[in-house]
Amino acid sequence: MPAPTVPQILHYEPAPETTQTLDYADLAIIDLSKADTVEGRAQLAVQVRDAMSNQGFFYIVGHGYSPEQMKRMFDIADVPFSQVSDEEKQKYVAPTKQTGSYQGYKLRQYWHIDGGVRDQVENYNINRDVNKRTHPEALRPLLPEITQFARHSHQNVLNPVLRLMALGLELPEDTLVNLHGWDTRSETYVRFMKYYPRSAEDEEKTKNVWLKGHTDFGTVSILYSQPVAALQILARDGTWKWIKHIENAIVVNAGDAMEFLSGGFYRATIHRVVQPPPDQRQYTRLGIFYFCTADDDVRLAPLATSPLLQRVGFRRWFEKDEDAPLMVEWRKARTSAYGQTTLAKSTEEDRVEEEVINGVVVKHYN
Ligand SMILES: O=C(O)CCC(=O)C(=O)O
Ligand SMILES: [Fe+2]
Repeated sequence: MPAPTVPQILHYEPAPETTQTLDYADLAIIDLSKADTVEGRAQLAVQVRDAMSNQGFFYIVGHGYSPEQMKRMFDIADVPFSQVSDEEKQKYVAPTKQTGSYQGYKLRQYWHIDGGVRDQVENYNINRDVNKRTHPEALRPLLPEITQFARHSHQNVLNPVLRLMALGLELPEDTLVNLHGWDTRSETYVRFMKYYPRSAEDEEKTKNVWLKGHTDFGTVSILYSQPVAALQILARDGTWKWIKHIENAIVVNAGDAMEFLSGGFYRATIHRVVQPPPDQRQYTRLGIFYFCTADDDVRLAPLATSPLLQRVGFRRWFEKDEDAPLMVEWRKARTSAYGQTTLAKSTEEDRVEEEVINGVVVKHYN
């Protein structure tokens, strides 16, 4: 039998790596190829626990996708942006504000960044069940590969990370995996994201911030590393540190839902996107993500049976567990508000703006 062929598409050539020395965050590198044995998982669980309760970000290597497979995925990721006409894009815009669902395009200029400036980033979001919606024509022949990639992200990256995080809380290792089904209802999805260079005027008005400091609202965010430096995390000492590109690695961080479930133990670290260093400024920045939420019906109350949390103590955002929001409520409220609401200046912190969602104060950082 001849080898199965994949559809031919244009190659996306990413920017070369920056030659500039940046103030990088020093993050742990977790080798998932060691997660196959009980002892390996026990070791990695300690590393993940330290990383998640300190920086809140870490790298993954050894996830089982080759550099060639990742290159092909980046070529696929560019298709919804470069191979679909503006007119066709309009037909697939996500009904975000009306429904709180994020599936489809977010076109440029939808979010308000600062000082009247709107964003220059296009997203195309695809639920892991690619048949939930229809897609632009150019993407249709690529859906089998996108499904395969979503499955890989779920089974070979998300689930192993969730097992390590459960072990870190001294819970049965499938505790968090059981809240993140593949066939269940949730908005765990693949995102392709393309940032375009901005005008000097927009850069000035926003002080070079492309996406304001924020926490992600789901449980785990999986970000396939790409060469354009722009992502920064807010370190404990209050300074912004750059995330360094590692070829074929993945950057992982926790979101609000994980912070709620872990009673504040696994931190939803604030991060932002800024203008790249001068030698990368004329390039577009193409990203691939797997954004994960718990199943829609999961109540975001602390996993209080964790022996670790019982020892070290934990935070409750809601006095009674039944008052904590369901995952579906939290994600819809955060998604429809993002970049659309008028934020109030924080009364306590100068560079912070706030909004209240489901009774919880959500902060945005400048
Ligand atoms: O583009 C990036 O590197 C990060 C984007 C991000 O933080 C987000 O979309 O939530
Ligand atoms: Fe984010």
